Amino acid sequence: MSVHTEPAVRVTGLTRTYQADGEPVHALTRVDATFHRGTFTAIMGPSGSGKSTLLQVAAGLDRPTDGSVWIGATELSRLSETRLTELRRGRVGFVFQAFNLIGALTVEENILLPLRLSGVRPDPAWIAEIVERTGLAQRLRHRPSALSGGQQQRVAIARALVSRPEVIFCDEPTGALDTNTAAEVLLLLRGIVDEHSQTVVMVTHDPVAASYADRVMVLADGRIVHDMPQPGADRIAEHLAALGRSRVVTR
Ligand SMILES: Nc1ncnc2c1ncn2[C@@H]1O[C@H](COP(=O)(O)OP(=O)(O)OP(=O)(O)O)[C@@H](O)[C@H]1O
Repeated sequence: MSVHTEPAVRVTGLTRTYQADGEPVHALTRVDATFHRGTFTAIMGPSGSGKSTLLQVAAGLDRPTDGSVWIGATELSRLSETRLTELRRGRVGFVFQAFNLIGALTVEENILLPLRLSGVRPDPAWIAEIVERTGLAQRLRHRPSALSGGQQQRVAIARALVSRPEVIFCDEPTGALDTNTAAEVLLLLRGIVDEHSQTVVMVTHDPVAASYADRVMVLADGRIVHDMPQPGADRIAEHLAALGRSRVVTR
């Protein structure tokens, strides 16, 4: 398989079982999924369906009970903790609902942090492009606390982009934002997919947010139950409502 055509992320037979009070909790059961380069996927599903677990395991933040995760050509289970940490710093980006910026650092220092931790010299042209794209040029010397929620999330996206990762995982990136600010952040994610061929995998509860993606994957009880190309917000909402009804009936 050529380097250029292999998926950004692939998971096969992915199973994650937690133990809670001595009882197994099956958060993911034999999930197979492929995320191609330059695509934007939304992961949806009811609370507790395994969305965050899928993101955490696919990103190498947590190890699966069974199954495999590839980032590009690298299979994560073969990596030592040190190599896994290196992979998370350089080849994977993260954006969280709560921004997770470092308050004591300036915007610029936050953006450059992954490179500093990896000992990689910043490429000034790429940094300028990220700053321009995220609209943060006038904010670089400010602390995150001086920024609005939308601006803070744009800093988090800039930080995720800085190492040119193979994939950016976003967990509810618009969950703490108002509708207009959320739309700006989603357009930014859409733009980095379309113009920089970034790969984005985003967990969201919001059908409107999911409608910015190329594909919507719906989880229920740790399994993929729908995988839809560009379904549109109405159709996504219908599927989620039908899933809610069937879960009520079967319980
Ligand atoms: N550390 C843990 N220990 C035990 N059980 C866990 C742990 N983390 C998650 N779970 C369980 O695994 C299942 C999937 O959780 P997960 O957080 O992945 O769901 P989710 O779809 O992201 O939910 P939400 O939309 O509420 O964030 C749930 O039943 C949850 O209670």
